[in-house]
Amino acid sequence: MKLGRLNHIGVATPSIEASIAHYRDVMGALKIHKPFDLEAQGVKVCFVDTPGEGGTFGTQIELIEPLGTDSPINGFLAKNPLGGQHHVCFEVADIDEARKEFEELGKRILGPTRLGAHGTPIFFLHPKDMQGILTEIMETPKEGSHWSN
Ligand SMILES: CC[C@H](C(=O)O)C(=O)SCCNC(=O)CCNC(=O)[C@H](O)C(C)(C)COP(=O)(O)OP(=O)(O)OC[C@H]1O[C@@H](n2cnc3c(N)ncnc32)[C@H](O)[C@@H]1OP(=O)(O)O
Ligand SMILES: [Co+2]
Repeated sequence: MKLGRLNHIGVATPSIEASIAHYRDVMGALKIHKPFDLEAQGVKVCFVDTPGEGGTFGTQIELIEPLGTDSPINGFLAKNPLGGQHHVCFEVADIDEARKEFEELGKRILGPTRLGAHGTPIFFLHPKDMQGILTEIMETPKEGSHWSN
């Protein structure tokens, strides 16, 4: 396994609108993308860009609000009504290879590999097997991947 870029930090929120106001007015975020629904994943999503060195592209805050009664983040928000840090997402070169490696390590993988909010394949690893952190693994976008839409 080769740990790749920290693609985003997932932050659960009861209200993406209120969180957008926070990142815009309190945190001075320069680029907040348009929210969009990701029905297949049971969340509404909004990306907030954070700058890297010298103003380059850093990483993103991924705001997620429950979509529907069976959203996977309903349980988290029931325990954390204000919302909070929900998961981290690291990039890997090849999602299928990564999945196999984590399986061989005996880490519980939550559900199938599927297309995430960036339109690239992702899967999740159970927090109890990952030092208490719900960990999302995402394939670095590449041309012509067999996963492309
Ligand atoms: C994919 C689209 C987008 C993207 O980036 O592309 C996203 O990231 S969408 C993000 C939302 N989707 C998911 O989170 C899918 C994976 N998550 C799950 O399958 C569940 O949330 C799960 C299994 C992690 C937790 O399920 P639930 O909330 O029902 O709680 P449990 O009682 O089953 O939890 C068991 C145990 O884990 C602790 N827990 C739960 N959530 C987290 C968390 N986010 N971080 C750390 N620990 C977590 C929970 O407290 C329980 O521990 P216990 O000691 O037993 O209380
Ligand atoms: Co995510």
